[in-house]
Amino acid sequence: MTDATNTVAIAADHAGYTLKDQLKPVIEAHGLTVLDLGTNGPDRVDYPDFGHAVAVAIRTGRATRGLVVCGTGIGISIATNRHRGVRAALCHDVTTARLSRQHNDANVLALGARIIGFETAQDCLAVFLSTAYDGGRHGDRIAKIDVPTA
Ligand SMILES: O=C[C@H](O)[C@H](O)[C@H](O)COP(=O)(O)O
Repeated sequence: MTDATNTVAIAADHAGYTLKDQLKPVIEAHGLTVLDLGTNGPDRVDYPDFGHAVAVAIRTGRATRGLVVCGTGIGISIATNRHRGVRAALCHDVTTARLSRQHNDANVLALGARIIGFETAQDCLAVFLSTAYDGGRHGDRIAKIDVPTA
């Protein structure tokens, strides 16, 4: 049986699926399991469907981390962030990828395949997967992110 704590759910739209596939070895090199939720071809699809799929995988315990990719990373990160407890960080550089873990305890990395190249994407993902959350003063702030239900 797959260990959810070591599983990274990944998904992309048609603009991001090539980068998503190229990044699988980075996840596996960290000793983690890939849960690929598509898409897997160039046919046009809607990025919210794939952002939601990763968020649901995290919320239901099938994975603890995620990677989402679309053309800019914007649409799919917005959709992914609609889920309570899911914190998707759109990153274009290694520094923001590192800080998204240290300060924000981001559990999903969002990338824009039409914005950054493979080398930068690879570095962002490697840092995202290997950086721990700092805790401390950041905890109270993170607790305020999800809007309380009425
Ligand atoms: O935020 C949205 C993403 O960048 C999409 O990947 C993008 O809008 C897709 O555009 P198109 O349908 O022109 O390929």
